[in-house]
Amino acid sequence: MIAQARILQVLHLGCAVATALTALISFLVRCNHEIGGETRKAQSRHHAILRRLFTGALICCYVAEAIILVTDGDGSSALAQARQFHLGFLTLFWLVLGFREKDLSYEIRNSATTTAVLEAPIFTLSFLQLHNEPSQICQLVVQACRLTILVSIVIFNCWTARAGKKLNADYSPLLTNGDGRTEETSYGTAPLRVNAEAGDDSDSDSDDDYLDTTKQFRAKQLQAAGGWWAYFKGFTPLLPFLIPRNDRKVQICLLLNVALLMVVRAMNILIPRQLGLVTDKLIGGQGPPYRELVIWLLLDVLNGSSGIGLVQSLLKIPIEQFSYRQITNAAFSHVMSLSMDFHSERDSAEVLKAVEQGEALTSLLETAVLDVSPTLIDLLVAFTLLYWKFNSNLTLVLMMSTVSYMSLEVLTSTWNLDNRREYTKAEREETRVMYQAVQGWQTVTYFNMFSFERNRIANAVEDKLRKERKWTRYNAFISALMSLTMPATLFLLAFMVIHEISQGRKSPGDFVFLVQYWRSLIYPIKALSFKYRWLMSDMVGAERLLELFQTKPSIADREGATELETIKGVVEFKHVNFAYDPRKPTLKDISFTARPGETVALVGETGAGKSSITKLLLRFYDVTDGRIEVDGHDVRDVTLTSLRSAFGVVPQDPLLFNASIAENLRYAKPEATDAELEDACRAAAIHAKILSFPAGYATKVGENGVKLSGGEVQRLAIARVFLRDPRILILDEATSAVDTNTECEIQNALAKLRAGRTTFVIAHRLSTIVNADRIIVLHEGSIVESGSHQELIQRPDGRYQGLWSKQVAGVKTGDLISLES
Ligand SMILES: Nc1ncnc2c1ncn2[C@@H]1O[C@H](COP(=O)(O)OP(=O)(O)OP(=O)(O)O)[C@@H](O)[C@H]1O
Repeated sequence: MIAQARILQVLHLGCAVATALTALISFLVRCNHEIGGETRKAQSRHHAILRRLFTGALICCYVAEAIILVTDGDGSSALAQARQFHLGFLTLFWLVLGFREKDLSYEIRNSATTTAVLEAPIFTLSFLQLHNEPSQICQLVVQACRLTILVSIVIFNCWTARAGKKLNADYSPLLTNGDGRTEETSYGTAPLRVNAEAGDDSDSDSDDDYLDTTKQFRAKQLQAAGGWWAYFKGFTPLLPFLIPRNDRKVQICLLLNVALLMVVRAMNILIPRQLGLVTDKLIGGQGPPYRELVIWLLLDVLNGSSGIGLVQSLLKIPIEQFSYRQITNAAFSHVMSLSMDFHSERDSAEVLKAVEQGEALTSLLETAVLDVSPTLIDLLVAFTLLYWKFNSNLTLVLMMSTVSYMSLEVLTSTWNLDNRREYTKAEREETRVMYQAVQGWQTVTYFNMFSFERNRIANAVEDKLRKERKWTRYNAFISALMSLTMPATLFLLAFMVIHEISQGRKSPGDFVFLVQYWRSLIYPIKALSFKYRWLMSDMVGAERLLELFQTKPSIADREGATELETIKGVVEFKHVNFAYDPRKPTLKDISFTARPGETVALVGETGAGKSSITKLLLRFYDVTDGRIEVDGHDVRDVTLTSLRSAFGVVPQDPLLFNASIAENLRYAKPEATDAELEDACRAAAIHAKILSFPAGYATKVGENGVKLSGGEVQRLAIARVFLRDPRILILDEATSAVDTNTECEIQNALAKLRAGRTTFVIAHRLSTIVNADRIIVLHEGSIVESGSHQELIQRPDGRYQGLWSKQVAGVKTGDLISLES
């Protein structure tokens, strides 16, 4: 019997709390649907009247049972108190929820379901305890009616929701496809690609576009997949970097930290209890409570930053570092794995800043495991303790204030999210402007644009500060608003305990306990709301990183791609068509074969498509149509690594790292010996020059090789290719920056290097390719002529012949164009 009464008591309390929580969660979910662009459906008058009728009937049932309870006379037992709480709370609850103008059918349906589920066992247990007393029979009848009404409310709201959905489907928005799905199927996937396909040539890499795109993504995502839950779920790709699945050390630190959290929880109760004991002993005149005071001191010190707090801080270090390491390494690898279309569209400074901003998420694991879950436990303990030590009214006050505090926090944080997003964007812009100016220092100097750049940076800094101020100011107001609720709650609780003491039901020690315990009680509530606010900010910061993670490389290894083993070097283009933009073809029906050891020169006016052919060879892009084969393997069927290691490239503008000459050379072959480096440099006609530098091979080349001349940079790039010793060479204007003598030396060296290797040469100066086995002349993306130098210059009115004549004429008129002797 006592057990049944206990269960009933728990059910009564649980029913009220669970209903309130369900309503709160449903409200938040709905709220965020609205932020995501979904509006609450207008409710018909007919439905609104019915809804109010149902609610009215339900409230009548609660009031009726409350009257029965009061007339019954047994108001002091724990069960009666729990019933009072249940009935009082739910009457208020349904009054607030059921008569609002706003359509709250979603919240009502969910809350009614929870209430019905918990009231059903209350009814069953009450029925089992039936003694044929009139009050009991009345109570059961009322409870049965209430259950019926609750079930009707659920059914009614389900039906109205379905009717609403049908209406929505009939008027599906333009954003959605016929089947109701939005056009973007996944959050953050290559928006540029979508735009390109849609024929939209807007410059999507601008930050304004980003902000709009992110907002649109968020809105569509929220609309398509179910509110903030979908938004949070969108971050799941980042979870593997935050969860230490295989890291034993981090797992152990996490476990120990959780265990210590439990100890702290126990301490949070023991310390105020100890102070309560001290007070009671003092008031009770049982002598000075020195022993109790010393125990309190020990407990307090043990619980503070010099005890458990210190161990916790030390244990947190590996946890924080784990996430940072994971996210940073993964973001770097991912960005580096993205294809050329991504890198040519995006600003590198902005991408780096996005990675940096995303690192804020590294505290997610710590926040979730070590902050949020323990504070939830703290709250549950607090509710139980207050109920056990005082009474249900105190618990109710605490619950209500927690719920209001958290609801307020969630809503106010949401208001500030866009400000945070603006601030994050301004931060990236500031980095971008600064990076551009520093990187382009030479250009800035040539044009004497220092004051222009200073203004630009000053504007970017000011803009960032303005947005930061707005966000921080809002945050301060939110905190102020939140802080108001807490003293009010303490006042109410203290008021109620004092009342209990004045009635002789509680001792002054209980008051001391409450005041002391308040510290430990307020902390989890405040921490929870604070963490929530920062978590939301961190997630906004990480949106761009998430977008990066979700951008898949457009060029990647196909499943089952094979390794390109040792190759002979046959390269074949078969009816290749290619376009960077579908509206403008770049290469049209390109077909040719380069046999091992052959040198194929690509010639044509600027923009004809020469470099594009080499980019396709290296698979920076995939052909739109046709195929490219290396030794009979389609380049799309072999791994990117093995394909690219078959090539050696001397680009138009070689990039050197700000390191020594030797280090730059070893980039091509890390294990190369000094002798190998020297051989390669001799072959590239740069060895003697390097030895003439004071530091020789240890000379630092400066950023992008600014401390070297153009010809030296180019010869170092050639030396790197010698070191790499590839089967296929791509020389893009490889000798454009050298004088005639050096050019001759390089040409001789290249002739040696070319032996037995397939070589593609792109040259504007035709003198450098007169010995090529085949010259392919391109015009507007098509091959217009092909043959040897001799064959081509003999074609009257041929395009090559025309180019050749112009260059020869250029030399005759004193132009700097050089011809091979
Ligand atoms: N990443 C890109 N995105 C869009 N269009 C591009 C891109 N790269 C090149 N193009 C365009 O493709 C065409 C061919 O360019 P490509 O660089 O292949 O010409 P090229 O013959 O090598 O010219 P140059 O001799 O001046 O280097 C040009 O019209 C160019 O504007």
